[in-house]
Amino acid sequence: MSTLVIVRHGQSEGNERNEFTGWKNAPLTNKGRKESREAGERIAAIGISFDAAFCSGLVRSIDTCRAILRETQADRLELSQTEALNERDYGELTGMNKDEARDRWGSDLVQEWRRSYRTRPPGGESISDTSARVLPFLLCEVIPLLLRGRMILLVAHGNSLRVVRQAIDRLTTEQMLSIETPTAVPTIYRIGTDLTLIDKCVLTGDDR
Ligand SMILES: O=C(O)[C@H](O)COP(=O)(O)O
Repeated sequence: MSTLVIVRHGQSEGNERNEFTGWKNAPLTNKGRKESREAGERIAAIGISFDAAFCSGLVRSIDTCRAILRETQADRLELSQTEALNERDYGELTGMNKDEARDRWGSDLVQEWRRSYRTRPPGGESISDTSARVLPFLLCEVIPLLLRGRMILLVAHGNSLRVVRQAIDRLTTEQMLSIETPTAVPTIYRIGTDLTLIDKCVLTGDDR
């Protein structure tokens, strides 16, 4: 049996300002750093010790991953950073306040850009584009470790994790588009070496 722990990064300055963050390299806020540490504490409390750790190339993901590895006594583990796990690129919306975007283009069009599968925001990626880079990464880098019974940490972003969760939870596209992953709340998947999902639990803190 293998273990895959997926975590969305802790709160970033972009999240705090309700901005489209995408590929903007927004750092964690103090709250984001605290909830990342607490996520690591909860993972450590159930005795998980990681064999591999993956994160995106964005600092909010890297720093969340490092905080979790510190709390689980795995801070010497080499981080595998990959742009394949980066948040979807929001193009011209990057850095724009979401309410301002709704005022400018209308709520319906902004929602279409945020939560449709194939529609791209101006100059950005669709969720389908994001899937086209996340899935090959999962197949080439993560699945081989799951087949060998490893304990894996994967820290990424709200939209790139949609693709990961669709693959692991076998979600339809509609289900995948509807999930919202809170910041720094670990989901623990126990997976058989035949890749069947054995069980899943979400480590929410008492106050979340
Ligand atoms: O990149 C961002 O702004 C967020 O992480 C995801 O934003 P969304 O939930 O509006 O897609």
